[in-house]
Amino acid sequence: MAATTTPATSAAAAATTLRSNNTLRPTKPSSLSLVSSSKLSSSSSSAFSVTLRSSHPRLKPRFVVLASSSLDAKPTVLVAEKLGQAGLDLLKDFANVDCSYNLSPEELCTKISLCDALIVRSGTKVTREVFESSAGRLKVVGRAGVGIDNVDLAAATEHGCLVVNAPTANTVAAAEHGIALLAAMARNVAQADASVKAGKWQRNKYVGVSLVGKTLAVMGFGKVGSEVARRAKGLGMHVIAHDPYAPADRARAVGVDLVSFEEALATADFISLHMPLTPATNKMLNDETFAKMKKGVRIVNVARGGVIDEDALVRALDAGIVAQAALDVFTKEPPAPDSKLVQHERVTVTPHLGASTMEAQEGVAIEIAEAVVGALKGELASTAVNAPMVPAEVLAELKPFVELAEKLGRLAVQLVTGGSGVKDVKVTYASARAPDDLDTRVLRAMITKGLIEPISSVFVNLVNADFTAKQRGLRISEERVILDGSPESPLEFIQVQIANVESKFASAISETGEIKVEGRVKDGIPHLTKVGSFEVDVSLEGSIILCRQVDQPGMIGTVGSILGQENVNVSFMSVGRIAPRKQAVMAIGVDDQPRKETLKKIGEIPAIEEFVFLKL
Ligand SMILES: NC(=O)C1=CN([C@@H]2O[C@H](COP(=O)(O)OP(=O)(O)OC[C@H]3O[C@@H](n4cnc5c(N)ncnc54)[C@H](O)[C@@H]3O)[C@@H](O)[C@H]2O)C=CC1
Ligand SMILES: O=C(O)C(=O)COP(=O)(O)O
Repeated sequence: MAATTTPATSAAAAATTLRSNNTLRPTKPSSLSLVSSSKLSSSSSSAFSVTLRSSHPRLKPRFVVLASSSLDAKPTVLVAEKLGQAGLDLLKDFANVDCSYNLSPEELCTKISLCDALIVRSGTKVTREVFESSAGRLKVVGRAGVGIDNVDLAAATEHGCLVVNAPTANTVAAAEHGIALLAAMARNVAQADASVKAGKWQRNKYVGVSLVGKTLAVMGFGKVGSEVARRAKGLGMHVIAHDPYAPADRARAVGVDLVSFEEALATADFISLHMPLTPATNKMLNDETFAKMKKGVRIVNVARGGVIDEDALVRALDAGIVAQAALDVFTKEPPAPDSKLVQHERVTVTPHLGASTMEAQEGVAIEIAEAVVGALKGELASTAVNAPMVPAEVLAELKPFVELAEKLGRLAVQLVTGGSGVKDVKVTYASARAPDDLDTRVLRAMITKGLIEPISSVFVNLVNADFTAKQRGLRISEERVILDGSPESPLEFIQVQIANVESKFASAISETGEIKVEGRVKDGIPHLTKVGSFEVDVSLEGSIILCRQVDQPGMIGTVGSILGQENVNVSFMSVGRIAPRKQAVMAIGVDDQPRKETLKKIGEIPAIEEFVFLKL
């Protein structure tokens, strides 16, 4: 008989620590914590593959589950740049709020290890060092605005730290500032103002150009760009837009033609920039592209300084290609006081004021405070930047399957013999729904969490699941099985298979040689329904004892009475067998962890061939 309990160094024991008095102390939160505060291990990386990843076409992704971890004390939120009072009030209702502005990078790194969340605007660089210095405590970075180019997203993701922004509250402010700069530039308002204040009266020098009838090219037809376009049309301009990702119908609805980059450059009298700063847009306007513009073009930038090669702009201004520029943003902020660009007579500048209206700042503060508090509470965040966004209604439907997914991962990995090295995992989702009608990202993240957490000190959440799997060389492939029948439920069953490993419970190995566990949701509760080739049915609550025995009368009673004598409450019991009087696998759900002696007694029952205790 091969009696198998889980030794102290094994998977099950990794999730709990046996104290001398035999009570169990959880070493990790047992909840579905999708945002965590762990420091990642630095194991070597290897390939990660997802052979099938379905998206959800019905609904635009908007929400993401974050965390349900319970925080022992009030969390601390560091507000590193000025934030509207309404936002601060919201934060203070939930957290200790530390408003420390103008921190040096070193001061930020020192403070961050004491903070659960950080709120910044565009003036703070949230670098990899910041995440490293947080030593795993930082759970959320809130960007009180749109552009997240000042946050190292890769580092945030690697550290399981969620990044949220406030993408809507300053849209109108930025668009209005773009229009303000456009008009001010065309009529030399800033230069004329300075001249009058200097005691001059230069009416001939400051003759401007009209906007009406001129062609404005809006580069980046997103939220701000489309608001600028709408307003410019109201001024009688002919508006075209370039945006490789914007839907043509959105442009048509505003009465704007989407054109190629080349056409925009060649035909525009005015160019207004509204794309994010990305590797693709970095220095998008440069010597080469200035050369393709209409002579005398006028440029407005309220997006990001980095989208223009600033030295090239000075050259284009001096060469007369660009007649004027109006800039709210700069590659380096603040720019050097003697910057040729800033000092240029035909350049109008503002100190990154696009979002700076009373209304926008109040709105942004509320938007970001709600997102950060929500994330810390483990609620849905509508503005996650580095985690999959899944619609709330989809998540609600998937909730029991999310739990099932994590538990199947936990069970499967605990069945592996220590030292086998888990590398190849195949997940099968069986559903009567159309192949694209299932968003598996959350499920995959939770299976990954289940697979990794019991055997390591790493906390896995929705933010860092794929990264952590890749880092650990865990290849998770996904497969869809399309079933006939009613597609009412999103899923019929989930199957997790681990290949190329040995099992401490030989019956868990399927005919094809993998450890296999399969589960379903019944009445909203996850159930284990298959182990290896054996059909079982046990609800996935508490813990599970799996026994393989010779199918004979009295087995349920014998095991049940041993557990009863030891005061271990049995929640569920089921037996799956190959054939009558042959081998059977009994799955027993228990509320409490039996003592070692109790497990030993079960193992000593003559008909029992092997057994394993698994902690959920
Ligand atoms: N000056 C300020 O204070 C403010 C600046 N901003 C900046 O304005 C920019 C736009 O913000 P939103 O409209 O809210 O963002 P958004 O995400 O709604 O729009 C950006 C648009 O740029 C497009 N785009 C991406 N790559 C492109 C490319 N290579 N060429 C052309 N278009 C491209 C995208 O498809 C998208 O439609 C951001 O950089 C943001 O940081 C936003 C608010 C205030
Ligand atoms: O929202 C944005 O992208 C902005 O550029 C606004 O920046 P700010 O919050 O004013 O520093």
